[in-house]
Amino acid sequence: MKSNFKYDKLTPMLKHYVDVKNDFRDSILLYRVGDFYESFFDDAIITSKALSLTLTGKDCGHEKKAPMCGVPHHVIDSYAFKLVKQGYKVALCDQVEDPKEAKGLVKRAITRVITPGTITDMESLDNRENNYLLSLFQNDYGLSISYCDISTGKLVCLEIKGLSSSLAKKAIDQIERINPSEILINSDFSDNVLKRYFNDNEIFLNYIENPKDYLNRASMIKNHLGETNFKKISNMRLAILSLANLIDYIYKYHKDNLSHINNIEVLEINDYMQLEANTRRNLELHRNLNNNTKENTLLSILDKADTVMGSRLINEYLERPLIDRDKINRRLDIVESFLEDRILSNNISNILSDVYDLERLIAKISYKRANARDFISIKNSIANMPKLREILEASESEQIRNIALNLPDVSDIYELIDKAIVDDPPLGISEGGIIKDKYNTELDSLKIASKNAQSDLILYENEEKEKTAIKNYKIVFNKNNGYSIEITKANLDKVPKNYVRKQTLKNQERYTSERLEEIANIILGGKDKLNELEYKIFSNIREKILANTIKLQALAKMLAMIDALNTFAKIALENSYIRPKLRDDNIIKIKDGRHPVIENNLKENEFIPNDTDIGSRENLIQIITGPNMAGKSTYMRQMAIIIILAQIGSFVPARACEISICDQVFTRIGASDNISKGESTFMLEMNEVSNILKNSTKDSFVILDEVGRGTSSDDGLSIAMAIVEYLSKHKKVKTVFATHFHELTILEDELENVTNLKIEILEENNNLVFLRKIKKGKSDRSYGIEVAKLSGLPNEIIDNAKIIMDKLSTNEIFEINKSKELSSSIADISNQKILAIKNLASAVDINSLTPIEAINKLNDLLKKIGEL
Ligand SMILES: Nc1ncnc2c1ncn2[C@@H]1O[C@H](COP(=O)(O)OP(=O)(O)OP(=O)(O)O)[C@@H](O)[C@H]1O
Repeated sequence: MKSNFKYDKLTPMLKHYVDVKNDFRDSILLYRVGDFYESFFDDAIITSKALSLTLTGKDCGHEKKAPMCGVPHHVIDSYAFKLVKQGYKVALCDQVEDPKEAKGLVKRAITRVITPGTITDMESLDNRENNYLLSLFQNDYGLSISYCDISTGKLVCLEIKGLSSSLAKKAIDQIERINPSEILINSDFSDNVLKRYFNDNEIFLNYIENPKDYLNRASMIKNHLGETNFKKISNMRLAILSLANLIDYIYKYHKDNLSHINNIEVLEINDYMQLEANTRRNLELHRNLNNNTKENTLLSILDKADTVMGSRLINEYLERPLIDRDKINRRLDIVESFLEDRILSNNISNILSDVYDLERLIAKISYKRANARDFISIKNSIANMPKLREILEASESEQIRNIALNLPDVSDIYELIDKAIVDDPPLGISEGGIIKDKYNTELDSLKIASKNAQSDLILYENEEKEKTAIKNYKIVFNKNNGYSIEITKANLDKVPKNYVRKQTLKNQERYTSERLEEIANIILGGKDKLNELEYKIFSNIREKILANTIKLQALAKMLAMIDALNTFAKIALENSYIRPKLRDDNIIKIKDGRHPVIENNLKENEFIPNDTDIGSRENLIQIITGPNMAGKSTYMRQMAIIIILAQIGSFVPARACEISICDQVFTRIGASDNISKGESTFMLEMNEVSNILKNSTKDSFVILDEVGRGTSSDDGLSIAMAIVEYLSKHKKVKTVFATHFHELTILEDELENVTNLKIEILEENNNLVFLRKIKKGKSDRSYGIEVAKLSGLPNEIIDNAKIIMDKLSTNEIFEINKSKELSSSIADISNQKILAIKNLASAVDINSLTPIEAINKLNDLLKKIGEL
């Protein structure tokens, strides 16, 4: 399209547009013109389609107009977000000098490039989740990840060590935890596993040219984040490289002030429970397996925080369960104190529900996109801090009182905003109406002068009305023409000579006079001055608030912590959770444990609780048998979830619970195909099991659900047995193994640490009743056919299946019919059915039947014959 327009013939502005676009070819360029961001040429066509906006044209020096599409500047963030959601990068080219002072074309430059990871618009982002931009650096020496949520300022760095063969997998686990919206990766990375992962998952990727100059990279980090921050990572060479790419990308594309990004958190991944990506998915911690949303996940149970900051922290807790006993107990102590003091907990809840998203508000102030309403939100959020401090100080718990001691004092910020900003300011920041009276004397005198001029105007209007004797004489204001005297055509003969005509309208004429000009100049000039001064004062207040960034961020962090732990207390109360005790002998004992999500979907008392006792020498590996649908998977998942809940510092759904801290939880559940990755269901299953066997330790907890079912029964059973033997003899890791291979239960007698468990059912009048109770012992069979019957499979299939099963159990089907096709076996079965009908018919005693009974019997027989 652009090639149809010769560059030399373009107007200067469009030449500049094309020049800028050449530097940002991969982005949609939106170019500030007056109150609009405009796109031209091909970008205009894309923008108009993507945003359903009208495509117009602009004179461009050619006969034909250049395609043009515009977006009002005040809604640019939401439109840019829509484009980014559709996979585009958006470059904003702003006016970087005051148009009034510009000589020739107003100077413009790219101020922001918006991508999924750099969105900062509060309205567009999900406020209960972080929005991370992640940078991954990989070379022959290892791998590091740095990630940042620009909208809150959170910045984290980590290095992944270990065997090079396992690095990529560990990186993927971290990526899945962090759940970034965009990834930066050095363009010369060579890991095939990562390459495949990026290909298979729709990730917004940016390849970053690998800069060779290491020292330069390090000093760039120092420049942006300071010496103290740099010291935290000075001996982490790989982390420096991923962080440098991240910082470079952020600052290159965000010309704003980013003073809210001021702290590097160095994360040691081994300080947290290891939870692999597939385990997180299987346990449905953040997303469900059904439609990948938050619905029916553990997070949905926990995410009841009063503030969005609390929500994000709960998310983070769930991403990284703790393994440090003291840290876990510290969280649990606070939860317990809140739970014991209901008045305190309710008061905290009430206060916090009036707190806005301080983290994102501070960020917004830092990149200068906050308005006066945001200041009021900050003021209202901190208005209740003295009350919060007071109630925390009054607590009986020393830990809670310590929280009060550590709450930063932000009363000066409250006072500043309260003194300076009106309670209900406008959205805009350049049209005045923001600053309170008595805050600034210069502003006050300007306001008085402007008010006086307004009175002069009214006075002048009244005097002139009287003098001219024009009844409907009036002075009007209009944005383009300023103040004018409006006189209807019928009164034109009464217009004084000193009036100068300004404009002719259909029924009236507009005039001005020397005196009116004088007054108007004071009003309008005063208004401009007023607005300018208000803006200056507003900017000054913004700087003062910014100077308190660290204090406000510390407050936000503490409020998030109080909120998260108070939420745990509220959930514990509502759902009858109890405090888990921590022990260190590898044993886990749970009395009446429940699955928090499934229980939540059932009516009260419908969920059947079950006990757990695992980890002792004779009770390390548990083989669970029981019918389909009995509740085996639920039971195993509930154990893992209770462990995770305990280690994030939450109370747990049980009547009593003692946990030995687990370093890792592994799950091998379900048979999700992975054909696109070149792996069959069985291959995937074996890969996962082999990973568990390699990486689990005696402190881990392992769930294996029906391992071995992906191949023939003989192969599957043999593999399952060998796995249990290996776990029992070599790994000695707490394992629960649910299976339909009942032969596995013989291992209880052969291996000292294996125990059998079963889930009981009742068979009543040919129907199954699920009791959902776990007991010691083994189940005799799987009742698959009975469960299939419950699913509504046609009776014919169910009956046939029963007959086939009888034959299978005696091996008849193979022995009698070795030479026959399966279809003739089925024919055999039909013959048996005919025999059954014959038997039924011959059992009828005609003499004892009433006519009605005879008809019914005949009906039954005909029905059975019809089923043949
Ligand atoms: N303890 C329980 N109390 C009440 N309902 C339960 C309980 N456990 C399981 N259920 C219900 O039974 C359903 C089936 O449970 P689950 O998937 O755990 O069975 P399963 O034994 O693993 O079956 P399969 O062998 O077919 O995989 C669950 O979705 C849940 O609705």
